[in-house]
Amino acid sequence: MSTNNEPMTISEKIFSKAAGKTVKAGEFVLANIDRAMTHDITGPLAVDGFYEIMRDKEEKKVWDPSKIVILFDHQVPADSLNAAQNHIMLRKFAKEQGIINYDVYEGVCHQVMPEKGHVKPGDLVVGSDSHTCAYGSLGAFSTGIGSTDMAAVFASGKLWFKVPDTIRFEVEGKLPKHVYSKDIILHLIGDVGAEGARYKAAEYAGSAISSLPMSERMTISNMAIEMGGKAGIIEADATTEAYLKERIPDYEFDPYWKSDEGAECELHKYDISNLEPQVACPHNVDNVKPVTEVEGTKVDQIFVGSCTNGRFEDIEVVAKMMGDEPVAKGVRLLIIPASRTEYMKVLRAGYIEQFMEAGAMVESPCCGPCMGGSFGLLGDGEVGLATSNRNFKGREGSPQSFVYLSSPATAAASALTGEITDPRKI
Ligand SMILES: CC(C)[C@@](O)(CC(=O)O)C(=O)O
Ligand code: SF4
Repeated sequence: MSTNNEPMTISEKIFSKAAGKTVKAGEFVLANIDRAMTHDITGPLAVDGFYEIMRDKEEKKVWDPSKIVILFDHQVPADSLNAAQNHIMLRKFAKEQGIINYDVYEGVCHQVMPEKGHVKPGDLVVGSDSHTCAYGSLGAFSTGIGSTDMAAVFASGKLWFKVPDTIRFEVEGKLPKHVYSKDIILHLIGDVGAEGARYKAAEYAGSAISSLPMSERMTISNMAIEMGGKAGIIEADATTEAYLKERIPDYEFDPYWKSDEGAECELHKYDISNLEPQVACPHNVDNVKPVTEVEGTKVDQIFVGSCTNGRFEDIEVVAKMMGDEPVAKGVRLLIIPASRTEYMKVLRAGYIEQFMEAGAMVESPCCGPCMGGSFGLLGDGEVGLATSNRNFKGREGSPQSFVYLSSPATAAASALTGEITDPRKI
């Protein structure tokens, strides 16, 4: 509750802490940042901007190196001379400043940040990547910012915000077999549209959300930006506490970090008890259809991975659905665990051997084909099915290619048949 006893949203509470005074949605604040993240694509510009800001200063030091994390994940191992140069520059900056730096082998930023314990409920986190909203799965207000804003954060540890309104999705019901959290978030995005939550803090709540394991929650928060959301918050509970106790020594759960009863929000209610597997169709993430409307579409390449669905649990769904069946003739199946930690779990479970026997390709942790800037690209006229979060024209390669988005289960079923397939039929 605020000082005048008005109910507050979790976003208003987090920004009140960060601003050092009670603030409400709609107010502009200069907020103290708890954690800042940058990576190999957007980091170099942020570093250049930082030195520009500091050009007249004797001491060119970041505000607090212990609160900044630099990762290499979009173009790893360096896939061009430019990427190699960027990595050299960022390694040098991190070393000089004493900043935490996960190098080319650790994995995708939005998997590594939570798994290494760099985020907790009530934090205000910024990352120079639009999917930084993913850490809302841990009850933080976490959002993507530009490289120049990141330069300002490096220099001052502060950033201005307009405290966002809240759009709350209350999702009830039990997920049917072969239907996952990716199907929930695709359904919500299809319902409200890619602009539906524009500049709002999305909250995801209800029995269908609270019953999800952390890996499935991360998928939902990761895609808040795909409905225009400034954040994608799932309030911390026992699941969050268990996840964080393994990663943050002396972590203590604080029930304060949730929206008060009656806090102002735009409310949307759903029951997903009869939800079908969903597919986002070219060329927009909100062009969502039930899989039954697109099944039979021939696919050339299937990508299982990314910060959206590249965790061990996602890859295990694929392994269990495929069993010892081969990848369909003429189809490329590319599997990329989202981090070294997740890769090791997949390896120890024996799934790498299973996938190699099936004729799939397994790569070291990275973004891979997700943003079409590295490897595994689609050529003219090719159709890709991916477990990632974006399918804009040309996203995974040729502007003449087509990208569909789905859950790992739909991806696995389609890898077996060579066409988009309803996982409930396997
Ligand atoms: C940096 C970019 C490639 C990104 O990772 C995130 C972004 O748009 O900021 C993406 O998935 O599009
Ligand atoms: S995996 Fe894809 S969505 Fe996630 S950070 Fe990398 S490029 Fe962006």
